Amino acid sequence: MTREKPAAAKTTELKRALGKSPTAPVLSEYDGAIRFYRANEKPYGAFSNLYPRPIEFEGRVYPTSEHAYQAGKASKPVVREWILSAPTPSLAAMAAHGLYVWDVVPNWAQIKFDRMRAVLRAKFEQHADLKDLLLSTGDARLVEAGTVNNAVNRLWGEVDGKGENTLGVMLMELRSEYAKPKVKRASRSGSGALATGEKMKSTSKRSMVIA
Ligand SMILES: Nc1nc(O)c(N)c(N[C@@H]2O[C@H](COP(=O)(O)O)[C@@H](O)[C@H]2O)n1
Repeated sequence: MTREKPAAAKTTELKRALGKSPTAPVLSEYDGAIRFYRANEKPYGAFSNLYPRPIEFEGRVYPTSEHAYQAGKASKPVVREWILSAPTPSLAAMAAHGLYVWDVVPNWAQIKFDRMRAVLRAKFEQHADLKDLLLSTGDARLVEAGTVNNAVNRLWGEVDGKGENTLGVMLMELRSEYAKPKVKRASRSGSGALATGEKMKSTSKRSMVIA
């Protein structure tokens, strides 16, 4: 009996046959997912936190979203500056991974997810082209497809189809939010007020308008 190969294995096989790197971003013809990892891969490498775009976050400008995220890990300013002095985002991450527990802010394991969400929001709100790229992916599954099988890659992404893909999920959540039409509440006394004699059609006291 021949077994059907998992989609990730088929994609890797196809890329090898085409002479592409196994991490090359593709819109997989097998499962429709968009996989990214290396920041220099076009176009979806821009979804990596290592992609070089300055982010203003909590009153400071960082060269990448990885720097903005990792800066939150250090409990002491001097250690934070040491992390941020790394010449590349991957070295900043490596420096942060090497911290002693007493140099890490309390509850980092819990608070880091909210920080990542906030950093990603800043990245896509401050760069319209990146927001457009995110929206252009429609409802495709976004996956940070790690190359090395380790706990970090399986938490933030997937390796060979296995992992929590936390970064991919956060990006998809942000994309859904941006894709939704903005709903504003009509003010009671503002421009949404009814003209004299006009009848309110809706039974609801507060009507909604689509921006
Ligand atoms: N492109 C790329 N290269 C790596 O080596 C990576 N580890 C990642 N993933 C990102 O690394 C960050 C790890 O966060 P923690 O320090 O483990 O909390 C995170 O931003 C991943 O998205 N990407």
